[in-house]
Amino acid sequence: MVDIREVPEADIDRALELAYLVFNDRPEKEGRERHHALLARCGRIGAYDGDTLVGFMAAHDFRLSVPGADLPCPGLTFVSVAPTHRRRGVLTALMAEQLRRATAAGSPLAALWASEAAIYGRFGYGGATTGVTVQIDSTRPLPLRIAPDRRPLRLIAPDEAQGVIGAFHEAARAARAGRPSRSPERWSREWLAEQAEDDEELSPPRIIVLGDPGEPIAGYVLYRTKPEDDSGPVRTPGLVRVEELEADTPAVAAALWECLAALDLTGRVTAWCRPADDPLLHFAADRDQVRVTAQFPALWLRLVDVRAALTRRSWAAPVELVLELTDVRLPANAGRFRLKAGPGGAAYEPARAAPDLALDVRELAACYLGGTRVVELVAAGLVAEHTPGAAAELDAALRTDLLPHTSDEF
Ligand SMILES: CC(=O)SCCNC(=O)CCNC(=O)[C@H](O)C(C)(C)COP(=O)(O)OP(=O)(O)OC[C@H]1O[C@@H](n2cnc3c(N)ncnc32)[C@H](O)[C@@H]1OP(=O)(O)O
Repeated sequence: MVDIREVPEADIDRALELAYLVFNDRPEKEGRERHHALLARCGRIGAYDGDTLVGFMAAHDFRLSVPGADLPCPGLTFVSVAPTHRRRGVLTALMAEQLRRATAAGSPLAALWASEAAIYGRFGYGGATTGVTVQIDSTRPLPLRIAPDRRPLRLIAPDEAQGVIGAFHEAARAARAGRPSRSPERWSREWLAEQAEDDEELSPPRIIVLGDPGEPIAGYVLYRTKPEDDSGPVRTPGLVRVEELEADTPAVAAALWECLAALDLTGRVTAWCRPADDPLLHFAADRDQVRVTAQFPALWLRLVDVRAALTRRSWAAPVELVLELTDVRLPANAGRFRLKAGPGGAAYEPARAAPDLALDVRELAACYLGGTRVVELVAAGLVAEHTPGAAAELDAALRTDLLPHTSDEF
């Protein structure tokens, strides 16, 4: 029988050993120190078999941008169960404790990035944002259907970058739902770290901003490069890996993409997680040159307190519906509720009337940020529509101008 309890700071190294074991990882000293410092700042839950740590989960103290608000949202990470204790309910017990803590702390949401998409639905998590991988063949110029912004481009040193792009990133976070807050530590230890965590061949981060001197910037790109490899039988051209690109206008985005595609001694640009509505996919003149090579659920979201989550976001259109909600992990969310929402605010109260829609909390989580349409889940047989048109009505109210998106993997 395992005991679920707080992992004291003195056990962080044991938690890391367990994580490296299950993730088949062996970081260098610097990486270990970075992980140690990260876990010291996180909430930590352990599963102990006697004195042995056999399960672990950490939670960042994040806020998440949702339509019209920024809500507390623990970000789960380092979820690890020892190979000797698999499939005996250890993760299930850690998740129950995490949900208990999030409820006690008044966090309406919780979020994570999944190592495998099959794991977290059973705990009420739904894929709430979509990422697409974009590959540009940059062995030739990038033709565009719009005129790029011709204001100057400027390189920024990584140690100055947070001061220059931090506020821009924060504004972009508010404009698109689904983005976790980024602490100064995460900026410096992850996004602006000299060494990319997943690939030691990549260059330090390069940051290019666009804007007139003395004026606020109008956009930025953060990227890393890898030199061409001609050691094998097939020459691999130099790579530009885009970590983040944010722009005020399509013309600014066009200038930044054009600049990336024109970097000397490189022949491919890869952006591993862009929004599905990235303007590049429309203004690129040759979509054979700019390809979407993958699409995946990125941020998984849990509505911990459904009422708080629904009443604290903004709504695009009026809606009044009775929802029949199931939630086996958090029964306080289950039951029949009337949602009455609109641009003026929202109410969500217990109801007796027949339901218009019946769904599980994981489906509501998938739709909450406006990234998945309820009508699609009706078509997939996952949501029951008892009143014709109810799903479309809820979609119109949940809708956001920009699709929710984040590439902030944690
Ligand atoms: C947010 C993050 O950190 S993502 C990282 C997740 N961690 C990893 O991938 C590291 C390697 N894997 C592990 O450490 C473990 O196998 C874990 C954490 C994925 C699962 O831990 P376990 O203690 O074995 O899970 P537990 O026994 O509670 O299983 C709960 C249910 O999930 C299912 N499940 C567990 N892992 C998986 C999986 N990888 N794929 C599909 N289903 C799974 C179980 O079959 C079980 O199903 P049931 O409720 O129908 O019986």
